[in-house]
Amino acid sequence: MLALKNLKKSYTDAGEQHTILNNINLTINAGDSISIQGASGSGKSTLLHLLAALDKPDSGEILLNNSQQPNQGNDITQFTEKEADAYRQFRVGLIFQKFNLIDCITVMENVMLPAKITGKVQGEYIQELLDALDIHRHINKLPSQLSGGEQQRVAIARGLSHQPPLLLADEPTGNLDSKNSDLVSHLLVTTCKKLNTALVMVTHSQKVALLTQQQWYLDDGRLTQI
Ligand SMILES: Nc1ncnc2c1ncn2[C@@H]1O[C@H](COP(=O)(O)OP(=O)(O)OP(=O)(O)O)[C@@H](O)[C@H]1O
Repeated sequence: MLALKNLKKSYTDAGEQHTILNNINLTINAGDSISIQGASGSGKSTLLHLLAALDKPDSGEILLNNSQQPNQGNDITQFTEKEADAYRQFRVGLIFQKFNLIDCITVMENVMLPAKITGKVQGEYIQELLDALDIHRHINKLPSQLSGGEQQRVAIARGLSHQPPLLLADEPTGNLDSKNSDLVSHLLVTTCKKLNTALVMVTHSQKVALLTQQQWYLDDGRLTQI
């Protein structure tokens, strides 16, 4: 589905160049679940931003497999802003550590946002998602009326409401206590598996990482499978 080839990214700070990602190669197939660990500042969020076409690498390619033309890949690093917007809206779900829910609209309205934008409103599927994540009781509340664990489950439902083939999660359990972290990470992995959605999850937790099929570690710009 996505093939990362020789990705490089560096930042210049006080006139000095720092290489954050150095020749990253990774293949993400439909339904894969992948965790990425690494020390603070090792480049995990930078890598997710490249996968979401929110940022561009210095060099390298991220080839997006097109089911109509399986041997041809669109390089998302070359997308125009309009193409990147469409890619994010239709192909990607995003989950952030701090939930990023919109507080002036209800839980249901938050969940439905990506589905409405893409026109993929499938009632039965949404009900299944709300059931799987055990949030149907809260749909008419505002996000601020929920606990942290409940808010993160709403963020997962929002990330999946438009049935994206790829879900990118940046430390989705980073703000949760250990009981909620276990619950939410388990739900995240099992829900993606059920939907055949590929999951790429950045985490600091070895326990959470072990729930995914593939564990990768980012260190000194290099990505290694562990
Ligand atoms: N826009 C930017 N300009 C300059 N440096 C940046 C920029 N974005 C990130 N960096 C630097 O790149 C490095 C990697 O940042 P990144 O946020 O990807 O790390 P991370 O592994 O996700 O860290 P954490 O686990 O603390 O969230 C850091 O040293 C950071 O300061």
